[in-house]
Amino acid sequence: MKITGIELRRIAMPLVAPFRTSFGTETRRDVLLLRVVTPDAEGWGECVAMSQPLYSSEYAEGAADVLRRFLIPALPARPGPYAVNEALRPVKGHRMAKAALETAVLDAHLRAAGQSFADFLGATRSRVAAGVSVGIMNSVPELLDAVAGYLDEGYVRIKLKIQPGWDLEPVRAVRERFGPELPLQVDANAAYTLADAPHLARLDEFGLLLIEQPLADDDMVQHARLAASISTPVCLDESIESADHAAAAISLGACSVVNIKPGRVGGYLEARRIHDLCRAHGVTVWCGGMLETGIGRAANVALAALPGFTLPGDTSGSRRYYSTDITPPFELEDGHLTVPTGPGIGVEPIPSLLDEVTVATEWIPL
Ligand SMILES: CC(=O)N[C@@H](Cc1ccc2ccccc2c1)C(=O)O
Ligand SMILES: [Mg+2]
Repeated sequence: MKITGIELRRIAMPLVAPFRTSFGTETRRDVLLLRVVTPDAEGWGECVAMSQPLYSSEYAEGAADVLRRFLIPALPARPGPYAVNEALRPVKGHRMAKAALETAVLDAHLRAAGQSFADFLGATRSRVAAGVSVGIMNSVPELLDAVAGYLDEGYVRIKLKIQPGWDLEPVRAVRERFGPELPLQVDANAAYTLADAPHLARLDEFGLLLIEQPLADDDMVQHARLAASISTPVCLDESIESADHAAAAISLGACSVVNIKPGRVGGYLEARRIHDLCRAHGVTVWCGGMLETGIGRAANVALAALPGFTLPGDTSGSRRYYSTDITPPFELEDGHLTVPTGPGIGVEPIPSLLDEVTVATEWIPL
């Protein structure tokens, strides 16, 4: 499939409410979208990098630059879906940029072939359970109101962002208000150190599903030490950037759960490799989120329908983040999102809505 050219598009999406984590507060999502144009079909890919390198080292402008200078020029003229990763291998890192390019090429290929992402990846379900990530709030009452609202919407799992000074009290309050049965987990985004182990062990009384990335974003050894000293299962997010990382984490005992984010690991093919590896080792996986628009959300929902994704993911409805998504919105139905069945990712941006949020476009002919 010959690529005619690739469009880099920057869009700015206001968030319905500020989203606060241990690394900062976001009020708007600056997204880099890729559109791969071929004679047979167009494919879309969403780069999940934030506008600033706060979650990981990548950021949207940097991703656009590495795509423009190195990744797009490295593509063969007629790249098959499995050829992209190989062609980009000489470039070190930049996994979110690589993921966006691989996904857009894959989407074009699948649309031309009339095959859905879900079918291509090996999904076994037609809908996936939706969890929700709840930010750090100004007060416990405000947090409880937000959690009540999400439960009213039907979310089947609550994840609370935590950091030193906002951890035991909010978790205890949620447990006391919503009961011991509520599927509940926490995400520290690397806010703690091993010295906090005794403090983190105090979360054990709350019966959490997991504690996500409590320690440094590039660590496995200290997470293994922590995992041996607390009973709450440790889940890694930022630390796992490839199947090799997942294998190392499992062999070190650094985690018993993995949050799989296709953008973080370089694409959906690597994400499936991590799923397969974890499944072989009895390690639970779930699909994480990076506040994707409907473009990235569609592909994530297809991935989350693979058999090893046995915990609800951060595959929330569009309205969790955006009042108006650039695609037809993903809406919760009985706490689940329906897996798109159309060719490719199965959704397209609505041109008028896309234009409204577009900040810049750049056409790169091949
Ligand atoms: C849903 C969730 O908690 N996602 C990330 C953190 C995160 C938080 C805020 C973000 C803002 C802009 C772009 C990406 C972002 C990712 C996580 O699991 O660690
Ligand atoms: Mg996380």
